[in-house]
Amino acid sequence: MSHQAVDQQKDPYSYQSGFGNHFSSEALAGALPAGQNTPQICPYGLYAEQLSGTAFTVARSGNQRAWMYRVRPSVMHMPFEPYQGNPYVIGAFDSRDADTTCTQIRWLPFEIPQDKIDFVDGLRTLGGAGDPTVRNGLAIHMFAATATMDKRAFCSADGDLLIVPQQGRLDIKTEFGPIMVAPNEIAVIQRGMRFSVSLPDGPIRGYVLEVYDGHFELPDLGPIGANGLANPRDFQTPVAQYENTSDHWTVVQKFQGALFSASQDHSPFDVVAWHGNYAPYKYNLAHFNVINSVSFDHVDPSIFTVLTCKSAHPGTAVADFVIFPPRFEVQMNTFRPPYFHRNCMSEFMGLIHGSYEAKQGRFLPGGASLHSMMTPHGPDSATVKSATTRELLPGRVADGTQAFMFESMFQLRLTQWAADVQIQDREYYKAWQDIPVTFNPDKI
Ligand SMILES: O=C(O)Cc1cc(O)ccc1O
Ligand SMILES: [Fe+2]
Repeated sequence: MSHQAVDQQKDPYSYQSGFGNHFSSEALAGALPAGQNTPQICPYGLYAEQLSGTAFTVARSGNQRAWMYRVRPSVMHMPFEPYQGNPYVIGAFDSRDADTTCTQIRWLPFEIPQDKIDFVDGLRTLGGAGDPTVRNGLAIHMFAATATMDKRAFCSADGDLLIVPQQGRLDIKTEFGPIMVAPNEIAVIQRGMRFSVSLPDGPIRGYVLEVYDGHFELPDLGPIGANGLANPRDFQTPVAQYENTSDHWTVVQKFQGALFSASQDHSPFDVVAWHGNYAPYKYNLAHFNVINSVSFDHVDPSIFTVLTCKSAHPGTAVADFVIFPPRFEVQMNTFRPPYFHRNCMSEFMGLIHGSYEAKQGRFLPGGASLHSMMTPHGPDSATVKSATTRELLPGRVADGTQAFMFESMFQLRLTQWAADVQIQDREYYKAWQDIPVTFNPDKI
């Protein structure tokens, strides 16, 4: 995958297409140095700065970095100080700050605050595993915000962020250019990239998966062949856009799970041109090319993997981002909903809109569920009853719906906030209590 193109478009929301490409973008023609990365003086008097997404020495096929040509190097800021504005962001999930339970958990929709709160202060860590200091594990956060980030930028030094908006668009200014992301789209903003979220539609709510090691990749397709699932050309990376200001900005950086802030007297979004393969992107889930059984039986949900962050164990992901998209279902003589299950992976689920095919009540848009490792789960009683009695005609499933799953090899611990929050549905266990016992030893 190597595509080289210089994009000088001026539309604030134009994008370069492709996954993992070596992109180039300049907001001023000629801002990218020709033939080298660090000339003695860069065009227009810009400063060259490399952002490394992998160790220098990672094999070429996996090496990720970007070169940015900026008005000021990003080091021109006051010292970082602990940031007191949001105590709900957690990074290490040892048993002191975390709550452990293996029961099935469901959260009703996370509340959107009434007061003015921006994306940084509206982040709430729900749970996770591991510790960013050893680059091992992940965190799941919710966000709910009512205010635009006012001259504030955020970035995580702990991992890559996969952002799933559920309500309201996020207008994300990044160092690489702006990304507008709506519900049913996702954005990935990798470790170290600064961004600032504005709210063009009013309040926003959504989910964030942060992986402490590796990067998201498209899953291998195996016997599916060369096409299908999320196709590379549907991923969109922004084009350079800069602001050259000398106003007061604050950069909030997540580091070792804690937040730090530094002030500076210029915009961090002063990158006039950049090139490289370490760049943020967005993807519209409606572009997912759905593949499934056209004969019988329920295919494992890995068939719906959009992106995967691989671990060192082949086939076992740090986290898969999986969706349950609208599609036809045609399988005959089959219990069609998600099957009953105990998994050696953890399953965190959220709902963007509609109603999930395995649950007929109380799993609602903006809510979530967690079925931990080896915790039994599956369709609720109402779904079981209809799936076992209905006539199996070919038909649509999940129209108007988009549920998703973060599936992880890690055992997840919840934060105190997630454990205490009033919206936990303490009656979730009742979802399965009316499943009829239909066993009859005399009738096969
Ligand atoms: O609803 C779930 O918990 C997720 C899920 C979906 C599916 O299609 C098969 C198994 C499974 O656990
Ligand atoms: Fe499952």
